[in-house]
Amino acid sequence: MAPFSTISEFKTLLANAPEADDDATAGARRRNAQLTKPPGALGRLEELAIWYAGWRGSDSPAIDAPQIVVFAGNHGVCAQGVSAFPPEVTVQMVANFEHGGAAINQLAKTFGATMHVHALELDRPTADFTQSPAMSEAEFIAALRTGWGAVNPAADLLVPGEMGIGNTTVAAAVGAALFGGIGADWVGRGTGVDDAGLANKARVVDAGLARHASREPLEVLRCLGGRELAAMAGAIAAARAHRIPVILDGFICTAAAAVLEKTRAGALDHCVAGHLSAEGAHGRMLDSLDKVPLLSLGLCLGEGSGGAAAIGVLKAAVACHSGMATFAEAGVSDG
Ligand SMILES: O=C(O)c1ccc[n+]([C@@H]2O[C@H](COP(=O)([O-])O)[C@@H](O)[C@H]2O)c1
Ligand SMILES: Cc1cc2nc[nH]c2cc1C
Repeated sequence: MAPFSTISEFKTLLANAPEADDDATAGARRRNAQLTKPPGALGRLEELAIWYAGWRGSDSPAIDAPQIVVFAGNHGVCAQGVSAFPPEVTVQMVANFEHGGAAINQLAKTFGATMHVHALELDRPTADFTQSPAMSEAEFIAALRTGWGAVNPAADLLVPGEMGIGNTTVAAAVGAALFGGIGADWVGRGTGVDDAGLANKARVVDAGLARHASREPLEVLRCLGGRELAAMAGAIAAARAHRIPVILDGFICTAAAAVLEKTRAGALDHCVAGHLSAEGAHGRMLDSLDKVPLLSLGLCLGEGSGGAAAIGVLKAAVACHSGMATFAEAGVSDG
């Protein structure tokens, strides 16, 4: 399914990834200037619609087939006591997703998106990154390939989500390795650890940073990341290959995405940040990626929930852009 079976082939795909269609972008910009509103009156919705139009290659696109994919993984680093919840919650929540009982199921329904969950070897957690690399190269490639293969080429919007007890520690380690700083700069409360838990998370991240010297981004993801992060990275790369725009979710999703941007500048040009997570370091990570979140609702759930909530904003932008009358069509005098 996935057109790569080595890291170097994956890097080649990133290097050769398609760009937005300049003609469609220019056409959408011209159309936007003719719509029945004062110039700029739809604010950021206007830029969003033009961005979306460029990636879809149409000056008046529609969003008819949004896809949400939730990847679930378990983490050896949970042995270090980094979460307020036990690791078995990951598989329990996968069952909840499959039965339609989670927040993301309701958001998918609300915004007319399909939702699938991919559980990634939950009974075989990654290795504890304070002791050894989280994944072997084969495990890492398998997770990247699962993510790539999960994307429906016929989708017109992708929201990657995740579920994985312990993965805020993992994302903090990836963030620190990619962007610099120490554990304390990148850890947050996750599912609700107390002050001692927060200090422990910082210590665990520092131990991971000390053990794994490589700062090569894909090596950072293999050694300090997790299967669901690798799968999200694979899915975001696949979306780019299919010219499917992506709405990023919170801290963990953004950490996975950041690996791609650090591997190849511009790799996230087809992505918009759905929201600002309550996880403290998310804002800094988004700033480093030059991404301004669409929403800021204090969410720290994961599952793709913040990205899914932002589907409504993007749908609104595209509906206005493609559905509004022009001044000429409506017989309204322009300024
Ligand atoms: O997306 C976020 O920004 C986010 C922030 C805090 C927690 N989470 C979710 O909570 C879980 C990880 O929290 P923790 O405390 O176990 O590291 C994982 O399943 C994530 O989906 C997600
Ligand atoms: C209950 C629960 C639901 C979640 N969804 C995403 N991460 C989660 C973590 C917990 C603990």
